[in-house]
Amino acid sequence: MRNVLSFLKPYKFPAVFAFSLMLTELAIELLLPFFLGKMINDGVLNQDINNITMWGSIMLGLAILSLAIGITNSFYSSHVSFAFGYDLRQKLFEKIQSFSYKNMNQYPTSALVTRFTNDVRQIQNTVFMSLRIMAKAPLTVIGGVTMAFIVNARLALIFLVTVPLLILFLLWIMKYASKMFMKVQQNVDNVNRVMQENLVGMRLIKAFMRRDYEESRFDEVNESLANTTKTTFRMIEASMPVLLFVMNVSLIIILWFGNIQIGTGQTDVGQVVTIVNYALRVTMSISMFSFIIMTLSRTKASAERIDEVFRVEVDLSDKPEAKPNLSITKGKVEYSVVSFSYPDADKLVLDNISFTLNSGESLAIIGATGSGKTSLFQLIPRLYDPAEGKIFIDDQPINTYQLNQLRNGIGYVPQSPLLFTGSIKDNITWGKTNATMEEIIQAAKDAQIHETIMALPDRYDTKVGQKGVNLSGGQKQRISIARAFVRKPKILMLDDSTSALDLATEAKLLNAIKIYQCTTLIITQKISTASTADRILLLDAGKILAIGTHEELLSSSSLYQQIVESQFGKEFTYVE
Ligand SMILES: Nc1ncnc2c1ncn2[C@@H]1O[C@H](COP(=O)(O)OP(=O)(O)OP(=O)(O)O)[C@@H](O)[C@H]1O
Repeated sequence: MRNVLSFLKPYKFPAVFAFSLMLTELAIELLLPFFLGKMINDGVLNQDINNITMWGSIMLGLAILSLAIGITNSFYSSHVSFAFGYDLRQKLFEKIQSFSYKNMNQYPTSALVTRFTNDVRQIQNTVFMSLRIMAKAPLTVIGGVTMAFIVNARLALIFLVTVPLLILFLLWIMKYASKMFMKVQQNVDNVNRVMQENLVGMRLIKAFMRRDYEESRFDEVNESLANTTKTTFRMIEASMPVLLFVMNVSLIIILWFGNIQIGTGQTDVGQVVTIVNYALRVTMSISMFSFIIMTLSRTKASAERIDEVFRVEVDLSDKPEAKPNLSITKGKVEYSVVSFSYPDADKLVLDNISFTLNSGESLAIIGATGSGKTSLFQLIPRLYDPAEGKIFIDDQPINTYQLNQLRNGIGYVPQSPLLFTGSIKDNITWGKTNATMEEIIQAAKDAQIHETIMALPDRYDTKVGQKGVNLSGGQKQRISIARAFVRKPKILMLDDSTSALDLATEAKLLNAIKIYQCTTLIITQKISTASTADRILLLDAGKILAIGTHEELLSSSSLYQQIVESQFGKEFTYVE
């Protein structure tokens, strides 16, 4: 919690100011019952209208002052809490942006979304309330009891019994509430997760007619959330009647003893009214404790969840040997006995991979599904680091590049193209923010998508729905390729990115790549695509089975021959 609250540091002056305003407001509120007692004794009981007017005016003036102070306090408290919330969200976003693939795998997206929204809002609200009412309640208890002792110590003795009793009772509740709120937040994560999966997979759910199944899945997590929330709130709300009971009993005791003391002349009506007033304020403030406890328990749980994200060690960052300003100039790629397994998995996904790809050369990677093609790709932009062996770019170990310099030189088109909400132009310039319109159009032309874009109502300004819902799979693939082209990369990597294209369009696109004179790596399942590359790498269960030109592989690799036969029939193998 301390780590998260350290975000308040830049706002300590307005926070201290708001806090002092709250203290002034509190002091006024504690003086009012005292003056009320005076007014009753000196004015009401003596029927002295001047005295009543004097005390009445003083009390009204103080009430107006208290109002003005309260409004100013709200102003500063909201400034502090919203600025704090803004900073916290910003830093959380930056932290998550720095996450590696491994770090991302640790947290489901929904858990991160809940932290961004619910958890940050919870802490932000607590900061606001702390400066307004939350700190005021315990201070009212302390101040009220002190004032009661000043006015009449014997009558005030009742507070020595009730206040500790109530506080102990509430602390006991808080111990359980904190654990329960952790569970509530986890359940919120689960609801968000199922909801998110449903929204993303809506088409699939409809196509497979899995609505009933999904509804029951949602029902399960929703019910669990409702049940844990209900149990938690019930437990906290159950404290309210206990508080009211103690309040009523203490009022009866004060009035009973007060009456006796008035009879013996030890006190007067004004003092009894003042003590009753303090008793009401003190118990009302203690009754706020259950709300405060509830809020603090939730906030503690939220702060821990956020702190957990801040404490994640980002395992992929610039290495100490990284040289500033070293950038990819030629695009030569070399794998030297590289082995790789995913974090927390024993199985080697890549085993002793070695090959060199000269600048401007193209390499097609083919292999069965799960053979490690994407894994091999992911090591080049350092989305993961190899377990053994080294990768060189332009003859320099990959670790000597700073991550941003390394990735700047690479145009990576992932297996499932991802478009962002915005225009088509925005999505292409995402690859190079300062791209001119000519560069965008050229990239789109080379990616064979320009004509399709021009046929859309708003052309390059056409809005792309979330994740590109209003575009076909092939259109999304080509926009993603244009995004990679626009940055004129030294190394272009296409992960099965032409799978949705017809043969003619694909052939044009592959031809256009040559204009960029970049080193190209293409993962593909199609021999027609692979055979256009300078060389083909045949991957099988993480090992290189063969590497060479199409002709070399045809004559040397029986597996390659089988793949060719499966796609073109037996004739093709012997046509050459
Ligand atoms: N994040 C991950 N964590 C653990 N194992 C993974 C992860 N991603 C992939 N794998 C495993 O690594 C192996 C290789 O996966 P990879 O995605 O590289 O294969 P691929 O050849 O690209 O497959 P496809 O053609 O289906 O895309 C598979 O056995 C897969 O289960």
